[in-house]
Amino acid sequence: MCRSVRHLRRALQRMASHTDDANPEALAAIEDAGTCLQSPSIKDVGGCHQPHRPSAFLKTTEYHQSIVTLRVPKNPPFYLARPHHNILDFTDPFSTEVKPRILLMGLRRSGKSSIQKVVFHKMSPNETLFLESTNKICREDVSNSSFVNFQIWDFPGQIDFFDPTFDYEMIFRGTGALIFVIDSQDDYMEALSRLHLTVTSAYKVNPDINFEVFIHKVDGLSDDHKIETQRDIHQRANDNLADAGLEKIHLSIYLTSIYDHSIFEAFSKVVQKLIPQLPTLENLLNIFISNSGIEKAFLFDVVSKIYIATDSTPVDMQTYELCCDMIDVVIDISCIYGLEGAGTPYDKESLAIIRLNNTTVLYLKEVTKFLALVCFVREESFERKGLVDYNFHCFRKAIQEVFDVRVKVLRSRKHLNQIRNSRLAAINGKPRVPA
Ligand SMILES: Nc1nc2c(ncn2[C@@H]2O[C@H](COP(=O)(O)OP(=O)(O)OP(=O)(O)O)[C@@H](O)[C@H]2O)c(=O)[nH]1
Repeated sequence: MCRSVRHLRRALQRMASHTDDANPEALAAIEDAGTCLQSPSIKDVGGCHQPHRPSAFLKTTEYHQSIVTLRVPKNPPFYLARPHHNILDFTDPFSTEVKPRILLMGLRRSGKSSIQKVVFHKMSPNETLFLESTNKICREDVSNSSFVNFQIWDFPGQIDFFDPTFDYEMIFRGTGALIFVIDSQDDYMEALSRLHLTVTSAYKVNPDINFEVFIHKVDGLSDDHKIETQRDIHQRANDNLADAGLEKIHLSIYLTSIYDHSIFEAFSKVVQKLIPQLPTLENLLNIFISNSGIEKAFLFDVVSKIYIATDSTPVDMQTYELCCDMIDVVIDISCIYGLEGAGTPYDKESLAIIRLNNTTVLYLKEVTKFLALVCFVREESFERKGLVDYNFHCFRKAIQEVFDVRVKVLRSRKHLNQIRNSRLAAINGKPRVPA
């Protein structure tokens, strides 16, 4: 067994420990998928099996002096299309499952609703100027796929933790991440004391919450000012925690703005921490890139442009932005040139190759109805496209296996709950007849 497969096995076991289930069948299947990945040294590249070999390229467009090759899909309506058979459908079959909660908190007009609207509703940043102030808690389900599956709660600016009608214990108990938004263009002293009160109250109820601080609206700051503000806020927030004897609380700090990709990148990191399968997905991506001569690979949620996993090489903002732009180009071109009334902009046929003029190739391929793999490949490595395609096929299969483990765990939990409930009903409802 090669080292990477052993890593994957270990990663899967880690994931299984999160889900209380080490499924030997799925483990074996993942191992198969891992060993299937071919190394670039294999000579038989031309004859390599290509499961989705493009047969008809319908559209060619110029982009950054490069060639975009798109397959325009032929299936009905857009993102909200119902699952097709033979497309991997990762929508959650168990609606009763408790979804992790992400809370958006912060002072009034700090930008909470704008963040939610821009990231999850595709609102253009300028339109947020007309958003009205939120005066009650707004809850929203984000269930794009099994991996991106949570609830967002947008809070009004000023919550009174001491108001008896505000049951903050109940709210914090089911929370996975608390995002506290600070307006960097405003005086942030009040925001800092509010942050402290919020974090300490939440920590007392649920010490497992991830505390995420968005230093927001940084588009209005110079680069030096951004760094200085970040350092100052981090220092003061940590000092306040240390004074309260709570230095063990970790605050993750991000510089964000809705006017660039920083808000998507920050949200990606927040969401990734809530995906128990993350180590497995990362290992799969590592195996995939190292066997295919790929420089960098991202697994994207196409609807929100959140990346749910990437390989272990560092992420730089420009690379991430290019990937987001590529997704937009693919969807836009499909919308404009797809056959009228007969095509979704994104489906299992979706595939795009963009050759940049710096000998880099961008490669996008559908993984599931909502997920896409976007890779950076050197031109010389991309000459072995058959190999990349074949390894992609193995990667896709392995993702399906990871998903299957999750489905099995949920199914068995649901079954156990049913048994437990019917036993309780039998005990409470029907009087026991003495033997
Ligand atoms: N410059 C800049 N302005 C932003 C940014 N994000 C939000 N805004 C603006 O900030 C203002 C307040 O945004 P909201 O989203 O309504 O703020 P909120 O925190 O939800 O406010 P409440 O509902 O009152 O708590 C709006 O005019 C937005 O256009 C950003 O990244 N940069």
